[in-house]
Amino acid sequence: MELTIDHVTMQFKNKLALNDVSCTLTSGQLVGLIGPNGAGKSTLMKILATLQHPTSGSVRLDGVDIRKHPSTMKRVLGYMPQQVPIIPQLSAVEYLRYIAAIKGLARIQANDQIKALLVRMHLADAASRRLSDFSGGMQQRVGLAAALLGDPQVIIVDEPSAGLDPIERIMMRNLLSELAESRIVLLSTHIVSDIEAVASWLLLLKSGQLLFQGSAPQLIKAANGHVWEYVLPQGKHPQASQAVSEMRQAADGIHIRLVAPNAPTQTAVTVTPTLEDATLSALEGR
Ligand SMILES: Nc1ncnc2c1ncn2[C@@H]1O[C@H](COP(=O)(O)OP(=O)(O)OP(=O)(O)O)[C@@H](O)[C@H]1O
Repeated sequence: MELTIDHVTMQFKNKLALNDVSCTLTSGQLVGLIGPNGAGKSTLMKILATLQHPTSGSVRLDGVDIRKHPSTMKRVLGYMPQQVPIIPQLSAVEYLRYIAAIKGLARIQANDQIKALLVRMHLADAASRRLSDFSGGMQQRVGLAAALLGDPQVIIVDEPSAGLDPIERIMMRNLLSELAESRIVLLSTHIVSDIEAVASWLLLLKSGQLLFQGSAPQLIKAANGHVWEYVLPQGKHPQASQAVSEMRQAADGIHIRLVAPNAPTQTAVTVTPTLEDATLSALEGR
């Protein structure tokens, strides 16, 4: 499958949420959509999920315009919004049956899938408990199970690791990585380390603009020579305007790591960029 985002712009009253965004996603890719708060990630995802229409531009799934033919997308879509719309008085299994019915799954098929997904999400023991008693991370996992009902071929998940503990986050990203082997998986986050290990393709948004699309090594390569480390004597602080990616207290002073086009001090040495440094470098234009 191929999902083509073609010159998509989204203008809310006085806010340009997406500015002429174009890219193509294909099956077999886990695409990480990264960017700071307000970058336009959720807006782009809602447009792909046919919940919002762009002001201009189009989105095509295998050549079919999803605005003109939303059912083309809805038939194959698993979408998990940032706020999972749970129904607190239902148990996990009741909720998933309800979502399966909305998706038009046959009862036997639905029951089999629900059972497997609850095991996969480490929720089998909590299947009969009311969602109102679930922790944030458990509700998030129910939301992902709901999105995956019907075996969707296009999986769009908005900040899936919000509220998850470290073990759950690893479980979630391993699952999405596995699903991406034969599907389109788009996952948004502002936590770069969440996708570093799994994303084969990155989209970097800032203020509605697609600053970068490519692989993690390409983004890292672009930051080569722009990441510095130096030691500040105790009691001194880096300037607020500097793009500092790390500060670590040590016996000899504060170890500063920052992105900048040129050496910030005479003692600074260049170091190999991480994906987090490279993202900061692209976002700050340094
Ligand atoms: N319905 C709306 N009406 C007006 N402005 C909106 C609407 N939806 C989003 N925006 C604005 O568009 C911009 C992009 O918002 P969006 O929610 O897409 O960002 P995001 O990257 O998902 O942010 P976050 O990481 O905080 O969820 C923001 O400035 C937001 O306030």
